Amino acid sequence: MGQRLGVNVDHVATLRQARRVSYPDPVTAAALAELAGAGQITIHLREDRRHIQERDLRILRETVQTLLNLEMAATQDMVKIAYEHKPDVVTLVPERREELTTEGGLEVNGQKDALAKTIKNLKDGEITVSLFIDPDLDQVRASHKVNADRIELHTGRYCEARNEREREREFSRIVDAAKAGARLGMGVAAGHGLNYDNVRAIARIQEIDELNIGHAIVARAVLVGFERAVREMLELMRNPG
Ligand SMILES: CC(=O)[C@@H](O)[C@H](O)COP(=O)(O)O
Ligand SMILES: NCC(=O)COP(=O)(O)O
Repeated sequence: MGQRLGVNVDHVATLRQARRVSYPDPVTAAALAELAGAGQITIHLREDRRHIQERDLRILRETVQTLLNLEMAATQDMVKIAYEHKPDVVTLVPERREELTTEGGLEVNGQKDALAKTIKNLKDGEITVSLFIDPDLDQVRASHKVNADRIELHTGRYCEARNEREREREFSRIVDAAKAGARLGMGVAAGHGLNYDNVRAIARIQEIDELNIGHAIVARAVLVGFERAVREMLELMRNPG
């Protein structure tokens, strides 16, 4: 089986929240994404609820047919919510209220004891735990030390590279981190900022078994429809050249 596509439906909810109405519904988008071949639905329940609401999580838990991946901060409040709704996967991500979007990866190295407790708590609840980290070997090793099941490599710097040299450097970091994570027996995902132009190189990395992509798919879906936007992304992942 090839790489799983996790479709992040946060920004369908961004459009809904712009007018505080009931549409477009990320639950509908998730169903369309799965019909188009997505292997996972990803949502980020932020502390400031700028887009995804707990209502979305509750209903998606009932309707998602593939895997439900809840991105969340590593706080006790969020652990309680995860226990209540039992997503298949929790991805722990850093959060700063004033950030436009996720900026860096989780600082695992600097908070190993606290993270190890949170991860154990979630795993005791039969929830798979992934850590959203920068493609940094120290962070990969620290993720293994705190018993994470998976890591998700932050591809933001690769996606935002200002020139080819910078892009190649960031790409090499991702390759090295993916290999290190796989060698340590962790599942390796990647995400943030991936789009129809930059995804193929990442999709060619054998050690990466999952890509989580949201903003670019939702942006294209506004123009061509959700199912087509997902199918076009899957086509690029399955034929990365
Ligand atoms: C962790 C990550 O890179 C994204 O999945 C995250 O959801 C970005 O935050 P927004 O969706 O709020 O942009
Ligand atoms: N973890 C990355 C994700 O879920 C989607 O990020 P983006 O494609 O919206 O930047």
